[in-house]
Amino acid sequence: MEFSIYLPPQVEAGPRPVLYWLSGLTCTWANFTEKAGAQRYAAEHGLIVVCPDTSPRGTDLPGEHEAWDFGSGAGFYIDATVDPWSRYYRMYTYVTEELPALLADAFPVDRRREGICGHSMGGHGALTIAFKNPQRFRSLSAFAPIVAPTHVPWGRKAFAGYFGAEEAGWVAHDACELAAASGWRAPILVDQGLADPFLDVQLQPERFAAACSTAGIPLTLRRQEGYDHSYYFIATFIGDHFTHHARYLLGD
Ligand SMILES: N[C@@H](CCC(=O)N[C@@H](CSC=O)C(=O)NCC(=O)O)C(=O)O
Repeated sequence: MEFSIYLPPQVEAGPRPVLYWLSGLTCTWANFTEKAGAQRYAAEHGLIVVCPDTSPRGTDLPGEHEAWDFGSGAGFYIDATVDPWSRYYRMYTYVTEELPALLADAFPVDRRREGICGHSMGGHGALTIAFKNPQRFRSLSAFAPIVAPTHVPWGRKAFAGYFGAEEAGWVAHDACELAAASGWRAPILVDQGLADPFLDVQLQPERFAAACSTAGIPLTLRRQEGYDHSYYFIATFIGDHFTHHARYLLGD
């Protein structure tokens, strides 16, 4: 597995806050790094940006490379519990423990100031990781996130494969189900394109709006007319997300 890291000029003066970007299905670290145009905003705010891969690599499990929404490129940021996936597909532990420890050893990251952001499957990852670690992450945003994986085809396929058919345990990895008990209180920014072909079947942001409302979590859900699911959409609004994260990462 590979990741990318952007170091802003401000690291010359000492450790800087870190923003994790979690990408979506089919991606590697490269998609956001090369297409989002985020480096100028990271430099402006003095944020380190880390882009992990979306699944383990170098494995060849049965069926691992046959579909674009399961297996390689589709790790869903969870720790699988079903063999053989549970031996390698531990993306939650990778993103929350293994990678941050590696970064702390090698780069000037301020581990007291961590934010998380993502797209689609990576939006699901960002929301669920933040909700599971509300004392750790200071800022949270997403583009077109999968918010209710226990209800939509992408999530149901992945969870059945990684966790098995018993659905009771799935809810512990569903942002809408986690919201109320999470204790998350910082404002969340979500952008959703209204021309996104996955909007009605896979994304259903209205479910997240309802969950945040019930939980008392401040959510700004921006429905962007004419925008699809692509990195053109992300590149258009990524500056607003960096402003959002900087507001919470740069304070004391
Ligand atoms: N199989 C199609 C569509 C794949 C796709 O749209 N992937 C999105 C994420 S979808 C949810 O997690 C993506 O970010 N693609 C990479 C990109 O650079 O656009 C296909 O392969 O086109």
